[in-house]
Amino acid sequence: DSGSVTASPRQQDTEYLCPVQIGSPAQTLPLDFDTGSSDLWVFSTDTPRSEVNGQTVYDASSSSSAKRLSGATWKISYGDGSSSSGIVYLDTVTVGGLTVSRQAVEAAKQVSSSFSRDTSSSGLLGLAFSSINTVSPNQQKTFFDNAMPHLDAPLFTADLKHNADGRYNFGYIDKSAYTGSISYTPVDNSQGFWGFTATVDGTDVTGIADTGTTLIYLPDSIVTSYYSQVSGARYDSSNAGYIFPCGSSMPDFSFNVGGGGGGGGTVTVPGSYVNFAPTDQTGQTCFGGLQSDSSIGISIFGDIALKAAFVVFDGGNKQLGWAAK
Ligand SMILES: Cc1c(C=O)c(-c2nnc3c4c(C[n+]5cc6c(C)n(C)c(C)c6c(Cl)n5)n(C)c(C)c4cnn23)c(C)n1C
Repeated sequence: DSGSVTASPRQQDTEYLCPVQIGSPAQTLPLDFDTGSSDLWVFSTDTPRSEVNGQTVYDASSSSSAKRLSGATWKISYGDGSSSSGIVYLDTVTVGGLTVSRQAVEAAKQVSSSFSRDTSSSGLLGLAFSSINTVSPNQQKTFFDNAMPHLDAPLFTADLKHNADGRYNFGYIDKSAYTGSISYTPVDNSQGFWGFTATVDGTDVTGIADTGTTLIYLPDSIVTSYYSQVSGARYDSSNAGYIFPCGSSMPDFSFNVGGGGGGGGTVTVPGSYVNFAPTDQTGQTCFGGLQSDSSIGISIFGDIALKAAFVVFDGGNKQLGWAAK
């Protein structure tokens, strides 16, 4: 089996949403595919009306294939402080033509305000490792874990784009989607994430490949030295990050993966991607797409980095592949 689904950017690439079919007859919900978490949760008819703000909701009662997973609950919180929780159904889930029957679909009974405000997203589809799924008392598998045994190859690829539709493919590598060769590097999934080590300016950086995080968060030393090249750039405590004049031309940001003998491959994030967004309506000052990881405790290669590459999430061989495009 295989699957292929479009990933559409929202709000200046802050997130990417994919249409997912749930239940019988199919209910299509736009979900944020997140390689940094492992719960598939949705706005539902169980979500209080006061917390639903235009989102499409899942109605288990109108799906003939839905079965309540009795006694199961879930509760999750994310790096930006957002959170959600609820109950669990098993139902049929289809992504880009790839179907998993009896997928745990986590229906929200509570969502925090940033989810209510995000009117275009009906929830998240976790693609990290099932070891960090939050369903209790019996942990549930991710869509990818359930699909893997049926896939032509035990992998999925992420091809996110700047201000344009990209694609997630499951079970195969589309050779027309990248240029040059794919450089592979081992994955450390001990924390449940797609952890890997890259080299930035000769310094090894261990972080995670996280499609659910908008920006790049790296060690202070690397971030400080990057912004030292931008006149007028400074750390601004009120914005809790590096800002600079919006007219600045930003240097490209490169990192190497799969260093080893063959020299590995270099991913180059265009400077224009690092000029993330204005901090206010005047458009004078802009917020950087590269920020420090010092308040996080882990380095994160988020969408700003991922959309500069074609990335292979290889669950069979526990490796990450990176290619230019
Ligand atoms: C340690 C960490 C993160 C780890 O992940 C993180 C982060 N970075 N983007 C996101 C997230 C997103 C992506 N996301 C970010 C957005 C921002 C910055 N803005 C202004 C909007 C409107 C956003 C939307 Cl709609 N979507 N989503 C949907 C969720 C649930 C996120 C959770 N955390 N998160 C932050 C800000 N930090 C400090």
